Amino acid sequence: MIIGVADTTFARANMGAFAVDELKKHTSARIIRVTVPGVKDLPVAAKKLIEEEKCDIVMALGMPGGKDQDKICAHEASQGIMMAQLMTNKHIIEVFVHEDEAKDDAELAWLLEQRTREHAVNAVLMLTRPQDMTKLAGTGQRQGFADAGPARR
Ligand SMILES: Cc1nc2c(=O)[nH]c(=O)nc-2n(C[C@H](O)[C@H](O)[C@H](O)CO)c1C
Repeated sequence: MIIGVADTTFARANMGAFAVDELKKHTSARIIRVTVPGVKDLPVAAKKLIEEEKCDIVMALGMPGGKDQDKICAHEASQGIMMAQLMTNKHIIEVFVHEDEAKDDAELAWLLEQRTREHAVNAVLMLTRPQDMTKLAGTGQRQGFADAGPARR
């Protein structure tokens, strides 16, 4: 089993390092990491990890900035990532932390790490224990900020 990790230099924290560190806690799978400039470079990076490096699943890690043009970039990158998933028939877990989700730098740093680590666990579960993901169905999981929890009547 091989897990791909693609991250960016645009992000304001080392998301790839968090992902690799967390993945290693949960799996002995081989990990291949690549870094690209920004989110729009992630789709082809992920596709190459799948097609050329034979990764079974990929984490695509990025931080869209807070400006309008950043949000457009993020939307385009997202569409590319979805297309790459459909072209390869493999999951690419998109881990985007929008810079303006956080109220300040400290919260941004925390969120970039926390969401990455929680999605790393998701990637391992999806690949190795999909039945454990099913146990979490409908539980209002969130990555980073607190879980929403199930809706109550
Ligand atoms: C405007 C812009 N915004 C972002 C962003 O918010 N987050 C990010 O990771 N990258 C951004 N980029 C860079 C592009 O994703 C890409 O790296 C360049 O267009 C080179 O292909 C650009 C150009």
